[in-house]
Amino acid sequence: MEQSSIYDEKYIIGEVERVIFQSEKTRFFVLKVIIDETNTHFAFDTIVTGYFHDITEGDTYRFSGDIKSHPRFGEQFNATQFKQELPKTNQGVIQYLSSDTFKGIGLKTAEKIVDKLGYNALEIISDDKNALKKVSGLSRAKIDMIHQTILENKKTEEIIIRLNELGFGARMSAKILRYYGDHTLKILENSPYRMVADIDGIGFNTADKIALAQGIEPSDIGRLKAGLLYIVEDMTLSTGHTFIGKDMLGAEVKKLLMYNNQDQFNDEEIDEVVRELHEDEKLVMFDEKIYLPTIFYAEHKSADEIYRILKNSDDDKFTDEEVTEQISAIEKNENIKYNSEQMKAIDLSMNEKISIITGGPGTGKTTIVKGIIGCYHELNALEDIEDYEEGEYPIKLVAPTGRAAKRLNDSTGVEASTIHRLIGWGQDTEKDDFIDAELNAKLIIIDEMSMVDTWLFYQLLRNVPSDTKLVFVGDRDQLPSVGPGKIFNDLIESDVMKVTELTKIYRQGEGSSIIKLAHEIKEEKPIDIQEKFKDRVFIQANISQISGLVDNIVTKAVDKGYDMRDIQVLAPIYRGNAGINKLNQVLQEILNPLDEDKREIQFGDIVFRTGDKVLQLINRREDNIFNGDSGIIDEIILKEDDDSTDKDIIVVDYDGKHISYERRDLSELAHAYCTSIHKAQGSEYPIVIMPLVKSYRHMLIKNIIYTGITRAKESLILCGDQNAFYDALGNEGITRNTTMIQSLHDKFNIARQKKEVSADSAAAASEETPAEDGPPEYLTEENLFRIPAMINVEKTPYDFI
Ligand SMILES: Nc1ncnc2c1ncn2[C@@H]1O[C@H](COP(=O)(O)OP(=O)(O)OP(=O)(O)O)[C@@H](O)[C@H]1O
Repeated sequence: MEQSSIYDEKYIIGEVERVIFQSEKTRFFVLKVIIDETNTHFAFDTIVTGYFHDITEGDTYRFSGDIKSHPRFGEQFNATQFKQELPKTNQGVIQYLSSDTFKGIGLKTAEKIVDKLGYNALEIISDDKNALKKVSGLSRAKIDMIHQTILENKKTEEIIIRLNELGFGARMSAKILRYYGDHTLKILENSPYRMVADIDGIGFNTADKIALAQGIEPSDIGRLKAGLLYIVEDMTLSTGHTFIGKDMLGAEVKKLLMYNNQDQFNDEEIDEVVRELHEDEKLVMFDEKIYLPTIFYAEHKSADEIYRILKNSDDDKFTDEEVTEQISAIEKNENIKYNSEQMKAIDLSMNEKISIITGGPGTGKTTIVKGIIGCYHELNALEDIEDYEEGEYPIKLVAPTGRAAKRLNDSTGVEASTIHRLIGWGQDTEKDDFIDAELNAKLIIIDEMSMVDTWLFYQLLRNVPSDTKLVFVGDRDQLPSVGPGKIFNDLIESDVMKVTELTKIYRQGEGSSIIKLAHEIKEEKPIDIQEKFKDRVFIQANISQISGLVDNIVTKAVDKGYDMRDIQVLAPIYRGNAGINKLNQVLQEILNPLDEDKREIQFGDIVFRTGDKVLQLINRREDNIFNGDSGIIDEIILKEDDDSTDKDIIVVDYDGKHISYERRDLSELAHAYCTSIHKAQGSEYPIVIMPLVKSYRHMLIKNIIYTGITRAKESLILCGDQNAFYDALGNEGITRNTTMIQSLHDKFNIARQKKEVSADSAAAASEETPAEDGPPEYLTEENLFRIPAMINVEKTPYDFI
């Protein structure tokens, strides 16, 4: 870590006359400072900018840093460090004591204090508060307050200096100090690993460096605890498993915490600490599996919720004749003849509390969703959709991404939203809130189910009213969700709810060889990828030729009138000559070349330009913009040539919704000319260009290729090494380890037993819940040290982190 000293730089000592700007969130300040002393050429006053945990107008500070030249405001002082400077003259001390720092002390009292104690008053009081007794008219409370304030300020300074010594920059120091306040030094010394959980931007490795630098032993148990938590979280997020086997965790933590090539912990110590973390509800250990509590909770509670919904009697049942009659009416209306699988899917959606429809591209999922809406609408004699107030229509359509929701909306004509939006995971929701929505829904159709992760699934289910029907729709062969779990496949395989698999392909009949290819991949049929079709082609190229080739293809497409919205390049990795970063640079020059009307802003290696197609990389719930959403840069406002702002701002247009980004938010954005296949899930494009080269190696996985090619609506251009393509088809990738199916089976076995026990009292059975019968077998003391109170107690999933 970079070490920096507070004394070896340019400095300015002066009184902050005015706080011109301050960001509550980042602690970035712009200050007008009247200079007392400096080793710069500034003479009377200047603007000082920087990240400070707190600044009080009227107080004097020592700022160190450097001079920078601002295009519009000229020279300013950019402070990287600061400390409060205690005044050294009578006048200075009077001013300080009567400033906002000392609440309730006016000019008169301040003068009296300095009269009695002199310009050294602050040091005198700091050493001995009784010195203030010499000043007439000061109450006990005021004496205590003045003394306390002086001590606190001194302490803050010490903390800042220590944080700087440990290599934290001004911005991070301000963040840490703001979070821990007076306890900062104690925490740094005794439990630096806490910072990993508490402070955004501090990872295990930083905390570990600090801990070791502070003299914490490499074999300290606190280090083991932090290492274990880090590995479980990191592996859950990076692999998508919902748990980690105990042995694997042990091996990984030993590797992580090795010091001087030596293991620091043995198996017994690791077991003991895992047990402790379990007791403390930081991790859950069950059956030799270790979980993040939120995931364990979400998996198990989801099974409870499914049970709740399924066991609730369905008042909304229709006879076979009613459903068949309705389906026939729709067939007539839509001029379509559903096949038997499709009929079954619609029928189950009408009469099952929860049903599942899975099918590859072109098998009629969207067609069926329309059929389900029509059928349910008519069978329930709903009013015309226009006659409902906003949000009152009892059929709700949702998808995990904004893009997928929009497609669903466009193809059905019924308003569709993201799941987040439906359950109110937006605006002010913090990531650890437990969402409670009152859903006014009788039928919820969830599309693109393969993208729903374990957390989102539980948050959705817990808000589904017991008398609501659910239809999960998706393609089980697509990539699993970005977040942990493989919910859609687990639901299908659990056998707990009815599933329809659509196998008949319709779009193929319309001449699409792309869909044919997708199904050949899925069914593991022999494929000649070199075979040419009017809508797809494979161009042989080596890795160094890829960017030139993509350049050629896209240039030609642009000449033919396609634009950046129509063409999507998909690649599995970021780095390298055929990686996403390189391809984005090439594509930006073709699809959005610089001209005099466009502005640019540089952020790291990336140049964002007006008109660029960009991708949002993290969820921005407050704006209803989510990871994977793409938009176009509508405007770039640079502070140096626009008087209306003191920040550089990028405005991105997401299908009509305009979102502003300041420079500090730009790490949330990337170019979207070329994206990863994961990010493209849930979207479709007229033209997809997909390079496939051996250097993608570990990402050459069957479901990645399958998901990538099924994004193409009109043309698919594969380029690269055909062996890379075939290798990928032979690689199923890592199957995610989850316990969702087991949770469902446990729950439903109990349900079955219960039915047997109370066979003669069906009504009574339906009132009971399995929990009242005692915990399932795996939740008994024998199998578990102690199940955290999470199983039957309403807590937020994040309470356990
Ligand atoms: N029973 C049917 N008879 C005739 N055409 C059908 C039938 N079912 C679906 N189709 C047609 O097949 C095409 C693909 O259907 P649809 O878009 O519903 O499939 P999908 O599974 O949603 O595809 P994707 O996942 O690619 O969006 C559409 O043109 C649709 O009209």
